[in-house]
Amino acid sequence: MSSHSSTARFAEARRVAIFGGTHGNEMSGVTLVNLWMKNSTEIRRKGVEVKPFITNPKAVEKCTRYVDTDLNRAFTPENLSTMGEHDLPYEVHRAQEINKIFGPKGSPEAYDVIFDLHNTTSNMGCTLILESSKDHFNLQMMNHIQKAIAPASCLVLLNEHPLLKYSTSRSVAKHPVGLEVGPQPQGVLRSNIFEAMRVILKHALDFIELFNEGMEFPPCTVEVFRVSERVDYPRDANGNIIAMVHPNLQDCDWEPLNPGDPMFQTFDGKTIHYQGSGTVYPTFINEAAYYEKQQAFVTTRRETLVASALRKA
Ligand SMILES: CC(=O)N[C@@H](CC(=O)O)C(=O)O
Ligand SMILES: [Zn+2]
Repeated sequence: MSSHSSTARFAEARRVAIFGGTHGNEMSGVTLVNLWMKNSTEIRRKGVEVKPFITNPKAVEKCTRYVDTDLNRAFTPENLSTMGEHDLPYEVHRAQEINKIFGPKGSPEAYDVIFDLHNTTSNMGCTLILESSKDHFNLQMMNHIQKAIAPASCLVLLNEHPLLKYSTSRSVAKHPVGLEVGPQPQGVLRSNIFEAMRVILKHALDFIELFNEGMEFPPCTVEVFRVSERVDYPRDANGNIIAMVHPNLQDCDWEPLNPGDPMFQTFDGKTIHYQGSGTVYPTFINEAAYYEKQQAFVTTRRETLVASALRKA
């Protein structure tokens, strides 16, 4: 094996989309995208087409996460290839339309970058979500954003778990980037969360412009939190929840959780402790949308990835 570092080369990123309303009750993305569809001055960059797009207009209209099924789980090969336009769930049909406009997923014609804007009820702060540890373009983008917003911070959640990874709207692009900012209740706009999201996007678009202009990005390291396990609420035999997130864990996204630490509190006041084998970093703690997904939080492990030097081809 050769050990010399090489430069990753990608074509210019000419087509970029910003998705809002993949979940119709996550108001920062919905509001920003609607704003930018009216006036795109802020998202315009030299040599790039930046398209703001509401992905689930029916869910936005109803201010609900989805109408028939979760759009951010719908971009499976089966869904994208199935026929029978009329009896399909709304979001499956919509996924096919989105795949036609911004994809096809996995093809050379697909959009270069899709930013998908989400809010969480969890106390996660600014989080960028990646789906691959091998996408050096995205890793360099993470590094650029983190340096640009310092001393504010923005963590990177990496979901390439074989079972817990899902088929997102942004996965249609060559370089998918999720942006998750919280805490913000569903259907609510908070100015701090809105502005934080806006700033991240500004730096992300700046990165693309610099890359297209031919800037060379030296090798760097990126700290990521890799999705490890899903943890459900304790339940009775009928599937009813019998405990809440423990007060010591509530709002403590990204803080270390060690074996023996309090994790849940039953309705009669008993503490349930974390039984894992080592330190994990929980996130999406008590996310409202995840009750239906039987998930109280997800555990992650910290890891440092190396991004190779990057320059346009
Ligand atoms: C709270 C929420 O909707 N989170 C997103 C995370 C992501 O975009 O990967 C989701 O579950 O689809
Ligand atoms: Zn969402």
